[in-house]
Amino acid sequence: MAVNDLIINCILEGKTYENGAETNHLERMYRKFCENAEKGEDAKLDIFGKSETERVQIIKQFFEWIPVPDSYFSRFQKSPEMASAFRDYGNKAYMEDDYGKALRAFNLAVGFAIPGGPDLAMAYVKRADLFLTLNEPDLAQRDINLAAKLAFPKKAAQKLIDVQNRCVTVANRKNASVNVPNSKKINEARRFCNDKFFKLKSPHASIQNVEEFVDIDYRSECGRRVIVNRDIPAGTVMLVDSPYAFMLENLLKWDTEHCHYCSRPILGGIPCNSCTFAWFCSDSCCAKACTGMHKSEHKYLPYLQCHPMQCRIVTAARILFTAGPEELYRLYETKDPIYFSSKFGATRGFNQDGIYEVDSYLPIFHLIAHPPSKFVKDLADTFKALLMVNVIEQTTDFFRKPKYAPNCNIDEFKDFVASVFLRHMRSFEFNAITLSKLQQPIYSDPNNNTPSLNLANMKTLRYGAAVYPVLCLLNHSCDPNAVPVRSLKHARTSVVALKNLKRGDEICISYTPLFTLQDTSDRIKYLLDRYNFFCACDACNHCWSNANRTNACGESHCDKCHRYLLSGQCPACMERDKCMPQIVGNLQKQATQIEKLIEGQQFKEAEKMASSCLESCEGFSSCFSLFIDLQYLYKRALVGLFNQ
Ligand SMILES: C[S@@+](CC[C@H](N)C(=O)[O-])C[C@H]1O[C@@H](n2cnc3c(N)ncnc32)[C@H](O)[C@@H]1O
Repeated sequence: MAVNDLIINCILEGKTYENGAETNHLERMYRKFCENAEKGEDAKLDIFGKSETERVQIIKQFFEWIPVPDSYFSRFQKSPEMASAFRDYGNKAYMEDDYGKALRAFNLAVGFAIPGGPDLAMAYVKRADLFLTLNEPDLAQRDINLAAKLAFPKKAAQKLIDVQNRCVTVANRKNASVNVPNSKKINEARRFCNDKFFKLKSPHASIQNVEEFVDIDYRSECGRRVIVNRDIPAGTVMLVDSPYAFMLENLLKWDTEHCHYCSRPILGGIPCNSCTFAWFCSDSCCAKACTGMHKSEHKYLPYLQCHPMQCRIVTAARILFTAGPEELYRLYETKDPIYFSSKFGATRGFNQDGIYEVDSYLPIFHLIAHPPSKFVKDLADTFKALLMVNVIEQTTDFFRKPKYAPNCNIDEFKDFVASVFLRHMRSFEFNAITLSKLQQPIYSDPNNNTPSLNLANMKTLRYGAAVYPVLCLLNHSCDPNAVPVRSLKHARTSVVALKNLKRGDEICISYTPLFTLQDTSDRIKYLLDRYNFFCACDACNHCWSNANRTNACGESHCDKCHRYLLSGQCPACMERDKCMPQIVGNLQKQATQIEKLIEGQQFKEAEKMASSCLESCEGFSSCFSLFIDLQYLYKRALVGLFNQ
């Protein structure tokens, strides 16, 4: 296969370039590493249980850096040939009515075209044409404007005029069919979301991004935890957090569907001017990324594409670039006690003025990172940390004789950065929060002008992961009392109470599907393997599982003694459960109404009704099936509300 075909195949199909194509640079380095380790007579690769710095020192003796071949960097750079090849692919897919594939190919044609050149203008016009077929005149108009601003070939000017005329027709048709009262309702719902879910009402004096009724404390069994310092009703927003760093899962496979800066889903994005990997929803996101965290990624991403690098490695690199070499150097040189001394306890992440500052690096440095449990993984991670530091050195100016440290010993500083890198790779495993969205419609039928967006029933799709300064402090419970909900409009996540909380209660979310869906032993095993803790929440202590869920007849567990009740009355706590059948009947009726509201896309009304039902469930046994159903309805209402 010709090299260009191979590259196009790898980009379109998401395969790695190395599939049998040529010697893998990473493999060469691994081989060399093993040879060196064998040669060393006293080669003791005893890194298990050592600190990150010690591990880097031990491995370094056997690690030999082989400079990155130039060809790695040129493969995925902008090129008119690639842009035109993608345009041809797009045309072919368009003719075959495969609009999803056509859009991807035209996006890539835009991404690979040389900035300012005619290939870029032509790719934009092709994409505009496709958007018109998909009944998206606003996106088409944006592409037409971009093409007109660029060097669109004069001899093809008529084409641009034709597309523009079609755009006006489609836009008029679409405007005529817009349902005005409906859009008014949606705007109202958006304002409601803004005010209720994405603004703090009374911000905490020393912990940013949380309400004043939230505190951080520490317990030896579970580390730091977040608690409420007063009674809180179900439905209350307790914190609103933004990611410090995030990574798109398919970043190295040319994810053109999400903004690389704010992570929002996009249809007609604009590409980075310097590399082919990053895409943005707007000029402002592009500018912010290219002068900030993405500034140095242009160079090293092509290198990483050639190797099967995981999301957590690229995220660790992004955290380092977000913190910046100056901050890391200050840390390395002064061994700042705020970072290194408060290793345990509730003060981790707080600065010397006692403030938990969410934009600073400190909370992220202090995210929990359990010691490795498998030797081979530990070895591979340390190797990759050393490798990444060398890639960064060779491709960016991160380690270039820094202004802030004229006498810097670069080799030692590099080792320190490798150890911090290792720390973030591990902490990502225990702290990363999934980024997901409702599944987009697949463009297969252009005549179906309004794709049936039934928000109530759409599935979610995971597309990335992020680390958050405050959200990452929430511990797990299999019977959670709170749920994180994300708004793609704000790129922020709120945590909302699912139950009435009492003063001193810990805010817990679920790291795994609700306990009702899995058996206790499976949940415990998963949490131990995946997050390194033995779950001791109520649901695990009392072995709650799907098998002993109550049924619709109102059978339940007693709140006090957790005894299984067939009659709805506990022999030991008779008084307490007396009116259970009436309460159950009433709530059941309301649950049916909420379901109908959600199906009718009346999410605001559904949210109100569901939160008041959750509030009136005070004192219910947590494994009462109706309560779980109401929680589920409440979450569906929130998802619908935020996606309108
Ligand atoms: C996202 S962090 C939560 C914050 C963490 N407690 C800290 O101090 O930074 C996840 C880690 O917290 C601990 N953890 C979370 N939920 C727990 C639970 N129910 N029981 C014990 N440890 C828990 C585990 O060590 C887990 O790997």
